[in-house]
Amino acid sequence: MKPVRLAILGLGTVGGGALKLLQENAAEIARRTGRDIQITHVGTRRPRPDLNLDGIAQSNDLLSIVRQDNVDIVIEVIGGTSQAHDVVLEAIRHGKHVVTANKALLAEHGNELFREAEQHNVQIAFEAAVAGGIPIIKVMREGLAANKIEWLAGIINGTGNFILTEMRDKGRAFADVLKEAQELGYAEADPTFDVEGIDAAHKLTLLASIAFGIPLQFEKVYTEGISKLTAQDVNYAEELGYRIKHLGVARRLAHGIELRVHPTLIPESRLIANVNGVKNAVLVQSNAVGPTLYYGAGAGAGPTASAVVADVLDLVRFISTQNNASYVPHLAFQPDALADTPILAADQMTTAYYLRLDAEDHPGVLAEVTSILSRAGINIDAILQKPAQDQGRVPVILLTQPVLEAKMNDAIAQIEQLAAICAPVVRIRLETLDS
Ligand SMILES: NC(=O)c1ccc[n+]([C@@H]2O[C@H](COP(=O)([O-])OP(=O)(O)OC[C@H]3O[C@@H](n4cnc5c(N)ncnc54)[C@H](O)[C@@H]3O)[C@@H](O)[C@H]2O)c1
Ligand SMILES: N[C@@H](CCO)C(=O)O
Ligand code: NA
Repeated sequence: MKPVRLAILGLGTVGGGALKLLQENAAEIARRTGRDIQITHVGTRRPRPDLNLDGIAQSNDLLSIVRQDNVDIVIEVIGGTSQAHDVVLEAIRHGKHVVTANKALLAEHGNELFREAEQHNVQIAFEAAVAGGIPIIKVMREGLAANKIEWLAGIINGTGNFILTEMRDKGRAFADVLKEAQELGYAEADPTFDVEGIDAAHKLTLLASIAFGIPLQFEKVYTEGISKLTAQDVNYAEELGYRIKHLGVARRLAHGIELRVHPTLIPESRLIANVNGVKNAVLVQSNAVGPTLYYGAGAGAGPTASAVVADVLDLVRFISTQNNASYVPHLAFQPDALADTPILAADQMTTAYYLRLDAEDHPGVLAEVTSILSRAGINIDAILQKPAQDQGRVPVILLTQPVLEAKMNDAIAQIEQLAAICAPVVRIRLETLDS
């Protein structure tokens, strides 16, 4: 049989990593697929003398590459949503299968691209787009296919988790750790995507669709990043027995679906609370198997290449059998069976909260605060009052039970009106992640 031919578009962290891995593990890969794999083209703007590109055509004309006859699979690892969109669409229209690590592209244009791929009988594989080297897409699309998935919660941005870990464990400054994450190849081209939760929201969009069988709806994800977290809140959370992690949460409720990305207090005894550095983890609650947890490197050349190359192998098998009917649909459910379940607005979501109040130190303040919460029907789980600080002001920390966000917004507005409350209330969501 003739070899399966690949074009790799973009020779950065992921593209370079995928090329090296395909070359290094070629013999082992051939034993798995029974087919030779040949890289015929790379799309690159710069020479990469550190890579072995012998016999591979190099060009920066990506559209021309994807139109070539001697290309069966296009690996898109240039990133972004503009040129990547045009190139992937062109590849599909020329009958090429696509492997991509680009969660931004799929979260924002996946509905269109998957539809187009289905019309042209080609596949778009995207394991590398979520949680790097963890095979979470395979797990959700195939391994858990017998289940009704109830919710999932994940640490799905490696850069963010690396920053939070280094700041907590070593007291390093935010900007300094971010710079290191960039040097290590973890960060997005625009690192605000990592620190403001946008990258996690892209990934959550994909996970939610393959969990619940809904169209991709990135614009409806409630998104908060880690840039406003303070060491003070991390420390108070720890005193109360919690770790703060940046989580993506997708939860199916009777009246709609919660899609949210935000810093979250998690009980320190949970495995996921102890996932550190560039590692990611995804906890999935399903109705037959119960909770399952997936852990591994969420970013970096090797782990991401592992996912890209695994997708290539899947597509090689697909090409070898040409059995379209046996392939799992892009979003795991039949395209005509996607549900139009509403995505809940932020104020219709329900979570527990950590609240930090900056209060004047005199009798009765706490009573006023607790009476506002009690009138709103919000139960308090724990209170921590710290010794007076500057100008006699005391930090008061409250942990609440789960409450509708609209109610919490109302209660916080009333608390902020109190004369003895000196600054806006800090709020961080809390998840016990009970199954
Ligand atoms: N780095 C990671 O750990 C990681 C993990 C998972 C997914 N991803 C995703 O993978 C994709 C690539 O990320 P990366 O970290 O490898 O980025 P990168 O910046 O290291 O690599 C992108 C490469 O593409 C090249 N490129 C861009 N436009 C081009 C063009 N028109 N022609 C030729 N070359 C072009 C750039 O010059 C660069 O070398 C992104 O979508 C990213 O979100 C990255
Ligand atoms: N910038 C991303 C890359 C992996 O998707 C992260 O740090 O998780
Ligand atoms: Na993955």
